[in-house]
Amino acid sequence: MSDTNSYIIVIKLGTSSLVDEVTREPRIANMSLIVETIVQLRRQGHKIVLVSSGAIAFGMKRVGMSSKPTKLAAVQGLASIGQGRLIGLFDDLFRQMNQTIGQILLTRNDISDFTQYKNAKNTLHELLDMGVIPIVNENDTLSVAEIKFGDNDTLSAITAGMVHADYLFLMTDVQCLYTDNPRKNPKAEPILVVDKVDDLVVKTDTESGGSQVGTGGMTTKLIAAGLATNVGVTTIITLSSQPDSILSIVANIQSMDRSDLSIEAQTKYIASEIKANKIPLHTRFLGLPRATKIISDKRFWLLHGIKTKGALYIDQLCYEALTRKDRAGLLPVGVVAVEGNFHESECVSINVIPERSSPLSEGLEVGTCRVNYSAIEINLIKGLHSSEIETVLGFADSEYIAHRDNLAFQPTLPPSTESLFDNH
Ligand SMILES: Nc1ncnc2c1ncn2[C@@H]1O[C@H](COP(=O)(O)OP(=O)(O)O)[C@@H](O)[C@H]1O
Ligand SMILES: N[C@@H](CCC(=O)OP(=O)(O)O)C(=O)O
Repeated sequence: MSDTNSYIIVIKLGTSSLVDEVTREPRIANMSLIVETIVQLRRQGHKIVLVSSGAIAFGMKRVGMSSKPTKLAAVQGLASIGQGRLIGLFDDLFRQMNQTIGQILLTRNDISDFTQYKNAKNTLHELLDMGVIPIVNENDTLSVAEIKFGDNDTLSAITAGMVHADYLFLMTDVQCLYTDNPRKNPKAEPILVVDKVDDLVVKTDTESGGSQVGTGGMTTKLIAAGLATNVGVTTIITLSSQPDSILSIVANIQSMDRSDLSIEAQTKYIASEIKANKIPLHTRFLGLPRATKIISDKRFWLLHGIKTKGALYIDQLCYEALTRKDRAGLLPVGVVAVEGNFHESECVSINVIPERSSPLSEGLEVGTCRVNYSAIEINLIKGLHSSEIETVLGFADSEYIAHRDNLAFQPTLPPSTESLFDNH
């Protein structure tokens, strides 16, 4: 988290903001405007991380390909051609304004270990402290399904969590989130303020994705907004062709005192500011209040840095023991069921069912843990006391399935004293 008047801002640019959807030519005027805005924000004392898509589209243009190939190696090759050209163009533009940039290409593999995650975080902070603009993209040339973030909306939200950003701007080719895809439904209504992403009822048109050149459409932006707001990062969807809107939106958010305003009152106020042309149309996803939003790096990494390889089911009583103040580690006796085929040291989701006899379909996913035993081993020892582990497995590396330091729960869950199932 940053000082009072200096913010850490992550700006995500989608492919549709960087290349023309029809000609696939770089949108140089748009990129120049974004560069100018970023330099202006830097000069105001803010720290900016740019998460930029575009490598594959730039590669396609270079080799004269009109549609994205289906063969993975071909996509990887195109990303290798395009990433150099993309970063080269950014460097040319930023250099005009005497601004240094740094390139960071990531796969999930690069942060699969907590020490590596902290290294990535330290590098980002070091670059920011040096006054550099880090430009992040997925390392598409090397990434395959198992180690992919998959889309840059998610990557930008993870980056925002990693650097403890204040704001995440998802800059795209529509002005905001609508009740339906505005390309298909002209009656779609803008949504100005979102308090809880999980409660949203909108159509995001997953089947046809979004623009011709983007990945994931609005669906991945909502996933990213949920992830970022859960760790306190206020997230904004707005039009990339008006990048200077970042300045007015940040100023507007700061001028509002949220504490005593209802969502309705905030929406009314924002609508009036938009109508008066003080700020452009955008969607604002509110971050959790300051008191609840700060989670440790380890917890964020467990929850969002690594892919889960399976699932453990526990009952409500075990969940209470794991989440109370002097919380315990997860013992074999608490585990009701195991799903997936994972190894020791891998991460799995934690799901709570009301009672041990409840069907697994009633399970609510509440967090992630890093396990000390494989799926096969946990299946053998689930429901047993730790003293029985050695007899059953022939060894007992730990009395816990997961040590408490390797357990992480979503920050939005009710306190452990309240039932998770009251509202379900
Ligand atoms: N409910 C919705 N509100 C706004 N846009 C939507 C919605 N559902 C789908 N979309 C589509 O999402 C697109 C933006 O996503 P995408 O093309 O992946 O952009 P980017 O390349 O910026 O990531 C829009 O052009 C729009 O057609
Ligand atoms: N990493 C890929 C972009 C992936 C992606 O999420 O694209 P987009 O939906 O345009 O932000 C690339 O550089 O081409």
